[in-house]
Amino acid sequence: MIKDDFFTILEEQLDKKFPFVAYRKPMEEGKREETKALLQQDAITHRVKDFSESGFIFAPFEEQKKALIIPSEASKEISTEYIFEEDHKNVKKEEPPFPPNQLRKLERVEHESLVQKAVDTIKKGKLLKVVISRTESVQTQLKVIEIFKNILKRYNSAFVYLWFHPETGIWMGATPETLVSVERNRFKTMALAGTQSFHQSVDVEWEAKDKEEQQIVTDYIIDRLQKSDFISAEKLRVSEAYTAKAGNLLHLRTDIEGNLKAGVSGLKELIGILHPTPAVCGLPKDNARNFILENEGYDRKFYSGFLGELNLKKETKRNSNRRNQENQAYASISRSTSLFVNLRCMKIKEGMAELFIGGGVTKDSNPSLEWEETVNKAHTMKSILVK
Ligand SMILES: C=C(O[C@H]1C=CC=C(C(=O)O)[C@@H]1O)C(=O)O
Repeated sequence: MIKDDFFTILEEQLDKKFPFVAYRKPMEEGKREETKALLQQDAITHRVKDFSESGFIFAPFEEQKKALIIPSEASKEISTEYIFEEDHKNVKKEEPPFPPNQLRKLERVEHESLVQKAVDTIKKGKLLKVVISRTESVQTQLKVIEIFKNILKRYNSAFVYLWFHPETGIWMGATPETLVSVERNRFKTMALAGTQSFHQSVDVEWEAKDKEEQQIVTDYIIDRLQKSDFISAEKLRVSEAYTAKAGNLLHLRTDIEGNLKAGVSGLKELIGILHPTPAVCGLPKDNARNFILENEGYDRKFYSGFLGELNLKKETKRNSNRRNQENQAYASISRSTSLFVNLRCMKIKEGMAELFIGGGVTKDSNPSLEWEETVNKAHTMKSILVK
């Protein structure tokens, strides 16, 4: 489909107030990915019951029963190729005309004191790590579709999306974190931690505390997976930790892959183990989640929830030289799932964008550096809100 038509259809869908999602998967190693959209043909609300459904899901941080789905069978699919701008020199380097961050004095004091409370709790031995987040509201002159085009142009290695549902309003984001992807009986996930700014190169040094934190996250995920009884006895395949780019930021990442036992769906169980990840919640998971719910002082809603394709039909054609109609018989249909953690996201309403930003706190965290990190992340996100 021609890209102008694609975006016009999204605008029409938004006017009709029918649920839809437009998204592009991360473009790994020069691989091109199409931008797809799933357009629900009415305004009915569908919820996920047991993860056996097929469609695109949008789940909050808390209360899985509130997870929404745009079911494949109630929607139309369209796609286009929207080019990522390799060299977007036009991106404004200076802070856009939003209130300068120095004015956010009260937010700063509040955020730093919460980080300090988290550090104190960690030192008492109740937690190893907890992710503390906040919101920031900024104005934007751009229309929703223009903001989405900016995201598509500037983030090639992220999962980028625009979601609308009458129950949630408009959400948009560019996330670097996979929750889990499953194809046939094979699943992939990742351990993500540590943040630094990107300056020309991904060849950077990491501080010992970042490496240590990321290793703890990797070990935790491996341990939880190995203890589960729906994973095949073969060993998990675990990569070295490496630096991954996400917009103007860098993170430390380890890829983890394994197989599900034959005949087991395993998806619900995998999600139960992995969500919320240590990158958005902390360790041990339940203590960290309780600390967040008791202290953060706002509702995260869909920030640090998860979203993506659930059990979508995928047709794989077998390699065959036969050129007759029988070839069709060699096409096999499988189901594939690609879920991402809803990070670096915003909720948009009437010219205002509410940004959601957080960072991992450990025993060595410095409250003022943690504040700076959220300012840095917010700054990267704001760059898509201006022309
Ligand atoms: C929680 C966020 O980032 C997570 C993902 C990668 C690195 C993180 C960090 O360095 O703290 C965070 O855990 C966020 O951006 O809102």
